[in-house]
Amino acid sequence: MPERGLLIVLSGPSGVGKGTVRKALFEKDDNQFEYSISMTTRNKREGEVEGVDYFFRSKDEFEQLISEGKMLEYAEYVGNYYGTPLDYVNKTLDEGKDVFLEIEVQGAMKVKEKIPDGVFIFLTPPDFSELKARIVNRGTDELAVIEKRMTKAKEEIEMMRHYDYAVVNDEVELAVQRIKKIIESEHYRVNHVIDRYENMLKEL
Ligand SMILES: Nc1nc2c(ncn2[C@@H]2O[C@H](COP(=O)(O)OP(=O)(O)O)[C@@H](O)[C@H]2O)c(=O)[nH]1
Ligand SMILES: Nc1ncnc2c1ncn2[C@@H]1O[C@H](COP(=O)(O)OP(=O)(O)O)[C@@H](O)[C@H]1O
Repeated sequence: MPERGLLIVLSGPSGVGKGTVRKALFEKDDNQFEYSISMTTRNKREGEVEGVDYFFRSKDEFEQLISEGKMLEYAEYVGNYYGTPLDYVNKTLDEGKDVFLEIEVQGAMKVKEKIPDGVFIFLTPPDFSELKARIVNRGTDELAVIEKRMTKAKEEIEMMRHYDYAVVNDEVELAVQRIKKIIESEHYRVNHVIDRYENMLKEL
C-alpha cells in the first residue's frame, strides 16, 4: 500500500492572494499536488466552469450533503456556503497523493480538528496597508464592505498562531517557491514515514 499522501491546507485572510498563489502553483509543469475542488452555493461567475473552479450547488443540495456527513468542512462566507467534499480527499490521500485545499480560516480550523497531521500554511500580506490595497484593487467591494473586510482580516490574522507555517505573499512566484519547499520537507517528517519503517522492522 502506498504511503498516505499529505493533506496541505493553504489559508489566510481575505484578499491576501490565496486564490492567486494557488493558481500559480497549479500552473507549474512539475506540479504534483491534487487540488480538491470545493463546493459552493455562490453564483457562477463569467468564465467559471462547473467541476473545474467549483461544484456549484443550491443551498438545499449543500445542506443535504452536510446532513449526510459528506463534507470534510464547510463555512459560511459572505452569505454563501463553501465546503470541501470528504470522499475525494480520503480517496486521493489513500492513493498516496498529496491533496491541496485552499480555504478560508474558519474551515481550515475545522480541518485541523479532524486531521491534525495535515500541513497548515498561513499566507500573510507583507503588511496591513498592502492587504487593504489588494482588497481595494480587486475592485469588487464598496468602501463600507472594504472596512468590514479589514476588521475581519485583523481577526483572521490573529488565527495565524494555530498554523504550522507562515508564508509572506510579497511576490506570487516567491510565495509559490516557499510553499513548494515546505511541502517537500514535510515528506521527511518521521510521523509521515513511520508506518513504512514499522513494517520494515516487522519483516526483520
Ligand atoms: N471553508 C472553505 N472556504 C473555501 C472553500 N473554497 C473556497 N473557499 C474560500 O472562500 C473564499 C471566497 O472564495 P470566492 O468566492 O471564490 O472568492 P474570491 O476570493 O473572490 O475568489 C476564499 O477565501 C476561498 O479561499 C472551501 O471549500 N471551504
Ligand atoms: N503577491 C501579490 N502582489 C500583488 N498583488 C497580488 C499578489 N497576490 C495577489 N494579488 C492581488 O490581490 C487581490 C486578491 O487576491 P485573491 O487571490 O483574490 O485573494 P484571496 O483568494 O486570498 O481572497 C487580487 O487582485 C490579486 O491579483
